Amino acid sequence: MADDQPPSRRYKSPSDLSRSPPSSSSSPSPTTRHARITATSTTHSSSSQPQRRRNPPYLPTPAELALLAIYPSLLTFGALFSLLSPETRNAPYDHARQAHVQDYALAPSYFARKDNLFNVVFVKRGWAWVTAAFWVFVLTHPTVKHNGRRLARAAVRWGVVTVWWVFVTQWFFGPAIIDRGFRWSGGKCEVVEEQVFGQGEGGVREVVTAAACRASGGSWRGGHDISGHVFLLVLGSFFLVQEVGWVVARRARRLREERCVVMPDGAVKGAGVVADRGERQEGEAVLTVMDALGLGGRLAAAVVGLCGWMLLMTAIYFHTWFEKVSQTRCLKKVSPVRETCANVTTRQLTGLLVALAGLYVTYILPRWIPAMREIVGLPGI
Ligand SMILES: CCCCC/C=C\C/C=C\C/C=C\C/C=C\CCCC(=O)SCCNC(=O)CCNC(=O)[C@H](O)C(C)(C)COP(=O)(O)O
Ligand SMILES: Nc1ncnc2c1ncn2[C@@H]1O[C@H](COP(=O)(O)O)[C@@H](OP(=O)(O)O)[C@H]1O
Repeated sequence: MADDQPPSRRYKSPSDLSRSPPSSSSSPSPTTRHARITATSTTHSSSSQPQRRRNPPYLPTPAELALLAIYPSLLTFGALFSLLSPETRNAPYDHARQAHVQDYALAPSYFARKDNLFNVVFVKRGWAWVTAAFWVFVLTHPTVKHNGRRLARAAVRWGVVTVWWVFVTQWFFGPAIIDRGFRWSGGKCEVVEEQVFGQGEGGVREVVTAAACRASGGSWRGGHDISGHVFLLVLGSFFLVQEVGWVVARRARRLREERCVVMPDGAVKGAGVVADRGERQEGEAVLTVMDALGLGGRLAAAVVGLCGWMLLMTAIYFHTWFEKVSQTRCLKKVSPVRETCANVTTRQLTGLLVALAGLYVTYILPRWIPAMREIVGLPGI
């Protein structure tokens, strides 16, 4: 992996290279030869070197972008599938439950049911699964477990994404951001509203969370409801991809691109330069990807795979762009369905964007803010 090479083979900045003494022999030293192969700067040390651009530190690398593109692709594919599949299109839809009719005989698929085992055991406990996979990985992987600094920084990153998950889905100095967003955008708990906002009788609290609304037998209607499923599945899976991916890619020497970081003096360098000498792994045998994953990495890969599958199921069967009964009315903009239609088109998108915001803060900001990098570090470094 180019961004964290052992010292003798690591990436060299243009200034490093230009400072290198000329080789005394006609054939270049291994170091020089390697530097020529891996240098990825906009400027360079020698006119014979290929000129490759650095990845901007404030943007994901091309490999990260390719992985991130899988999420909108899954959501789009799911929406199109739900529109084109005759079974799904013709299955009756229950607006109150924001799902297909849950009857075994009528639901278009086992995965269209909210009580499917994967939803109940995996997604509804999603953060516990992501957390477990992460800790098994960092506490068993030789690259991380023996390195206190790496372990501590990985724990801090887990803390940052966990706080974001808590804020968005559980609690944000009161109701979670999803619930607050719903109310800010004009949503309310219908049916119970008469009881809870009542006729000035007092004694009944205003319903401010979706869970409380459900518990009161009401239905959460009107505002914009960010998809908690999309949020959790994207945040959790990309968190694991970051934490496991960079470590494994480095151990298996698989990636040929670098994360770039902004140094305190403003210089932009390959991320390998911020690894302490003692942390670089000289002389390590290169492993296959399976060996480099280890038990923890395989568990994490399974969790990521399940997240992808459940994201697809959410896109196909739940609050899709074309919620069944209202489909034609959506297109014709028949009131009062029009409002619902606007909501269903954006719920998944906002779930995705809110997850990406947390991931950007955890993984990209530290690349260009050195003080933050000191605290949260970079996975695999
Ligand atoms: C050893 C060193 C540690 C250093 C740590 C550093 C900092 C930590 C700082 C803060 C941590 C903050 C809080 C910790 C809280 C929890 C810890 C996490 C443990 C768990 O994961 S237990 C929770 C299990 N529950 C879930 O996973 C629920 C997941 N479900 C949901 O979020 C929702 O149901 C939904 C979003 C999927 C869908 O919502 P609905 O549609 O059902 O409304
Ligand atoms: N892949 C999936 N499998 C089963 N149920 C799903 C699902 N995706 C979303 N749902 C259900 O759709 C509703 C809205 O989800 P969200 O807002 O999190 O995106 C939730 O219903 P309940 O709240 O009745 O459990 C949730 O359980």
